Amino acid sequence: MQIKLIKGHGSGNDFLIIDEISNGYAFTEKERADLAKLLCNRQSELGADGILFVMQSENADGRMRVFNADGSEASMCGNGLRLVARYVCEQLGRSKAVIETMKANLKVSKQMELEKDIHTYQVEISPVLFELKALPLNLNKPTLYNERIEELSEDLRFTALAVPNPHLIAIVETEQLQGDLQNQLSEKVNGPNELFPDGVNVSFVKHLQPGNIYVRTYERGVGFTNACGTAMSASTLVTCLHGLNTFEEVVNVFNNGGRVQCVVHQNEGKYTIDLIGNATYLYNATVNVDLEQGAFTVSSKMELMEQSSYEKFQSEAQRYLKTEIKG
Ligand SMILES: N[C@H](CCC[C@H](N)C(=O)O)C(=O)O
Repeated sequence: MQIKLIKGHGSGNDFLIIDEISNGYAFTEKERADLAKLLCNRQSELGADGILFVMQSENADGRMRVFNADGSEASMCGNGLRLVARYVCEQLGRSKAVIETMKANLKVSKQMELEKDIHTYQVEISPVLFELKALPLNLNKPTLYNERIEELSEDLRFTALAVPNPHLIAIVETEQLQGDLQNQLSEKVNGPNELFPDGVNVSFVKHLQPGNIYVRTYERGVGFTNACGTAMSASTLVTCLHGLNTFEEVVNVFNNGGRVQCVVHQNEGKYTIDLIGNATYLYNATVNVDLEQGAFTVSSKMELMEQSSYEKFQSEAQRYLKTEIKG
């Protein structure tokens, strides 16, 4: 089968965008999972953290389904939603839209560029759930807020929440960012385990200065990525709950792929988070896929000239990080 796609990234978290609406694709569930495993393979001519399928919606401007590189489907993807927001807004010729996701219809909008020539979008991250059954996390307590999980670590304290994909977040110091600690415990909770039967995205968060944090995430179904939008959003909320940042104010979230901004809103005990960041296209491509054989070829690939602007932006973020996180 021949498939047209766009390769893009949000803060270096890269995806293949496949528009099922305009191209008239009608993949089966198995085909979507198999396409993710095949086309996201970093040993192949493409490679990505996941695939974003853009589909028709009955009650929104479009629908996003996100499949991780291992073929698993996630309920939400913050960096990916910015790419889908750009795609749908440009298709409709509008600067705002509503995108249906697995658990909610979310508002998206084009924003003033973070830096020159960087397409910038804002997406809503919601719902935010703290009940452990929403992840799920099997512990005999209703929530986990800044507490130890002795099976994982003697001294780290974790907060668990779903936005609505599952996140386990620890606020750490620089020395805990060094070494293999995050990798070890992430592999444990994303393999066969009692605690997280569906796995979980694991983030280490370093508070840099008021209004500035650093987030590094091991993503369920992928591994370490440059950035995870839902994780950065959830981490910002956790730092607000800890009193390190302020609700309703912009927080700069630095990551290995650059920087995004998050604003946490709260009313009547409910939270929503605005995630603002780049939606950068890298190339258009057409691939010929043989899923039976588990093989594909790239029949055309056209580079889009946006990445150089983003790399300038990313290097500025990296320079700041180097001054804050030594070693
Ligand atoms: N790995 C995540 C899905 C992708 C989320 C991430 N890429 C983001 O930007 O939010 C999960 O399985 O829940």
